[in-house]
Amino acid sequence: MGLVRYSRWASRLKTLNSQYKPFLSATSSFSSGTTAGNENPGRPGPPPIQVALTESSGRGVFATRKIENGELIHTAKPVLSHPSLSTVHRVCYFCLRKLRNTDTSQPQRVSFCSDDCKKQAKGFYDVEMRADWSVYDDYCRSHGLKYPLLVKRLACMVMSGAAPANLLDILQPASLFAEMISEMEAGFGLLRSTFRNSNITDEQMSFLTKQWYIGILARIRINAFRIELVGGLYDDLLSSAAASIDAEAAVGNAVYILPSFYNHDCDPNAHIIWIENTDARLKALRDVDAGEELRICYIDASMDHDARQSILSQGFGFQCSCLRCLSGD
Ligand SMILES: C[S@@+](CC[C@H](N)C(=O)[O-])C[C@H]1O[C@@H](n2cnc3c(N)ncnc32)[C@H](O)[C@@H]1O
Repeated sequence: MGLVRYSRWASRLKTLNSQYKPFLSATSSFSSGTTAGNENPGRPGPPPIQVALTESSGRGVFATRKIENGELIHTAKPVLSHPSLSTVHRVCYFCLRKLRNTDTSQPQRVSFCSDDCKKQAKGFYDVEMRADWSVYDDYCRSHGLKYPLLVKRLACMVMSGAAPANLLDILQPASLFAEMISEMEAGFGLLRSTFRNSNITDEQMSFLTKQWYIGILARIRINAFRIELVGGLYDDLLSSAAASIDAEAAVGNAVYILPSFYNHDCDPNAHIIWIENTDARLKALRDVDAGEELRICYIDASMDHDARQSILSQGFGFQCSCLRCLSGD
């Protein structure tokens, strides 16, 4: 496949980086999984990948050299994350690491696993603490919605100057149906009224338009990752086994920039995993040749053909035509 370098992507990322260096260097960096061939082993080299246009799936991620089965391709930190409402008092409010000791005397308070997470959370937490989120959280809980929590966090980050309002513009937005938009409008109204009731001024909220809110949700919808930790506390082994039966294994959701460019395949050659917090690892599932596209599986690959097609079409808006789907498996 002839690769077209996606230079618009690269220059956009460069602009974001130079405009917003402190934020990007703190929370959105990626690093190579290997130092092989790197003249300075103290500093990881760039990951062995490039983002380029595919023939039929928009942008995708391609190997720039042979990558071996099991190799760590790169790591990534989220630009945005939020715990699930059901786990919010059991995980770090910043990195979603499971907490060893939860403060049962103050069940309403959120906690951080370290001073570093507490410091990084200042980018949203100082603004968030000024408002009463009970109505907004109830709206999310009663409608089974998780993504408005990510929008709320991004809005707080923008207000405190920790992120630009266009942080997610680089990501592909989902196509939305009319009924999705009207549900989003309800969330938008609640978010604005929550901020207004906490004396946030119209000037501070100037970016928070209906169009912004819907645009962010449209991007989060197809780019957010559901975070399931595979490591963590030894004591959690049994509870996570029980949780996966209850479909409660996720500790939250997060948005990354580079991992969002990976396209889907029902028989993927790469996967993304989280060991103990939102730090993501992209790993090869088999040997990958230089120039080959790296694809991850967005869904549970054990589902049958029709179930996979239906989820991908309703959730992500595309018909999967990977080799596995074409073979009818
Ligand atoms: C997370 S984004 C992946 C990056 C995206 N291609 C881009 O240009 O930003 C997911 C979107 O990519 C496209 N996509 C991903 N995998 C695909 C596939 N197997 N077939 C067709 N389109 C795919 C769909 O438009 C999907 O909604």
